[in-house]
Amino acid sequence: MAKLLSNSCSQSSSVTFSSLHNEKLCSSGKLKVIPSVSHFSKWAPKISARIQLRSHFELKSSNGYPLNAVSLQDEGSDANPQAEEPHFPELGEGDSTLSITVVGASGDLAKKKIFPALFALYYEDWLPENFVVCGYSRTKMNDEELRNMISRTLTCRIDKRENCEDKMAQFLQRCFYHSGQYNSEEHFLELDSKLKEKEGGRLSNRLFYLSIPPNIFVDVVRCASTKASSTSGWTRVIVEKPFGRDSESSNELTRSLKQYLTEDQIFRIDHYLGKELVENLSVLRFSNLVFEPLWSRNYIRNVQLIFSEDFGTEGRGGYFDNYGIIRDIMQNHLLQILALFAMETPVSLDAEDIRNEKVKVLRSMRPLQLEDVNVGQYKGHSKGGKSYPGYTDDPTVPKNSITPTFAAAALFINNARWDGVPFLMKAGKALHTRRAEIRVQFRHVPGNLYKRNFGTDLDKATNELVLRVQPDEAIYLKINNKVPGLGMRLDRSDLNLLYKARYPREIPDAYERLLLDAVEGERRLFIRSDELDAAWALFTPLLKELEEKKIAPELYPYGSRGPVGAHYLAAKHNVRWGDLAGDE
Ligand SMILES: NC(=O)C1=CN([C@@H]2O[C@H](COP(=O)(O)OP(=O)(O)OC[C@H]3O[C@@H](n4cnc5c(N)ncnc54)[C@H](OP(=O)(O)O)[C@@H]3O)[C@@H](O)[C@H]2O)C=CC1
Ligand SMILES: O=C1O[C@H](COP(=O)(O)O)[C@@H](O)[C@H](O)[C@H]1O
Repeated sequence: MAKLLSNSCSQSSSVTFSSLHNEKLCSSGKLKVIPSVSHFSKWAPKISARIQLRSHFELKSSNGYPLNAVSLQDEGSDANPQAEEPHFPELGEGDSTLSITVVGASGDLAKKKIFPALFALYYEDWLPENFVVCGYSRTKMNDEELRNMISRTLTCRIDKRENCEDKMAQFLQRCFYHSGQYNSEEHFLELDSKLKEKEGGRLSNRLFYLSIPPNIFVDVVRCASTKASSTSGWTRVIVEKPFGRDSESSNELTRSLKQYLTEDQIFRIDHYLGKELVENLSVLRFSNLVFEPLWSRNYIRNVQLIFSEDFGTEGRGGYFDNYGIIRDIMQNHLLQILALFAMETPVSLDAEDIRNEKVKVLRSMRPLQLEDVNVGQYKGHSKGGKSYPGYTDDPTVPKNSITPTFAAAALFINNARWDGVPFLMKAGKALHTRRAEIRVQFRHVPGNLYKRNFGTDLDKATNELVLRVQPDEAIYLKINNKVPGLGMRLDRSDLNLLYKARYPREIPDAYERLLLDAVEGERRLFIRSDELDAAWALFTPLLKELEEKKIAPELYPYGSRGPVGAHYLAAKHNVRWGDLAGDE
């Protein structure tokens, strides 16, 4: 029997609970033992009683389905933050503890992604039994105010609504807040004392998530590592992008971080690596005999990595203008997918084996040339009586900005497998649709017997494999097929694995997978410093040239399909964008 007590701040009586354990398969493939939900069954009534006082409001699952869950933020007169001390479970003798500190807790990413992901992990029993979450930022807040803030963005999965209210309340009890400056060792020392109090003298593991602007990364790492590291367990730091803005600044960041942390402690996050379909890319390739033999220049004509958003930089113009779409999306998210797509078979699924192969691919690539790039920027547009702002209409963006909000590029890998195959990337904001996908166009069938059934346009008969990362995750293969009937008419149809039909359950958010991996010390989906160097080496000369030559972006209307130049670029390499083919 394990013990569940109120925390040291409170005198409430203890309750006991059974310590049944579940076994779960981790994302790394390992089995792990997880405390059962029933641990909380005796604790829950107390929490339910607290939340009965609170009114209902509508929450949505991450699928957008409404949930009639209870919010702890909607408290009205019950909101006296000092009224009741939080109750933390007392930690079992000898147990280890996990403290997750979200630095920049008051910010957009923390609210939108990190706290909801932590709650989802808690809900699904992926977090260790003894954990606490601490928000840290400069904004003055107390624990209750942080909980109110967090509770606004917590959702339960549509298929897991049972005990949602209780679980939210239990999770929020584990969350507390410390306000401090990012460069103050004294404030981090205070944080350390608070964490120690919660950890109750047990072996402690500490995870810091830097959800802050990059100019304060190093200050925080210095203060956290010198004043708030764990003295008994591990300390890890998740660092958010941008990791510099070119090779030099990235090297400088790595050098500074490594003054305080070892490479093993640094978890550079690229949330696209946590997306379900990106994870599945290696499974598809290496566990199906039908794909891997085709995975080379012998059968693949081109590969397209496409990212588009149907909204602009609204609200993030200040950040975006200093980076642009090439740094924001291509140098990291799309290039990481490319590396996974094109790498050789790793020796094992071990993080270092996979990252070794990714680095090799990146280092085999030709640095980007100006003539292999097209850049664009969205302009204001009116449609159906509604007007959409141009990029430079954003008050935080200089009126004469030439920062690209769209880019298309052709990349090449100079190795035996991929020699001559164009890898086309396209990324843009304020386009006609939101999507992210990988498209693989295969070569024409040699001596195609059915050529005349397709007319002269052989491209229409090309097999194409599409991995739709979002929205509506799917893998489909365009094949040629006989239209049933007495004649001989062919058409192109899809072999379609639509996730929502095959796996009718909500897919975890990328941040859930990545946070869990960081907790488990699984580094496979995080970027190693040599990968980062190789990635910047490909893009830095191009970025410098674009900036030095002040290359003006081609304007495209908000909500359109992007600049025409992207088509010319593709045509130059004998490629047609698959997403604009009309039978997407
Ligand atoms: N938002 C998003 O969708 C994404 C964000 N990222 C990255 O994640 C990190 C956090 O992003 P986001 O939450 O949007 O960032 P925010 O701009 O919301 O900043 C987070 C917090 O940092 C503090 N802060 C902001 N500006 C400064 C400053 N100039 N000096 C000191 N502190 C400051 C604020 O907290 P306080 O004032 O309370 O201290 C703020 O709440 C960034 O590195 C960003 O590039 C990556 C992918 C997507
Ligand atoms: O890293 C970033 O990603 C988001 C897009 O992420 P998604 O998971 O919603 O597809 C993008 O909007 C942002 O500009 C960029 O910094």
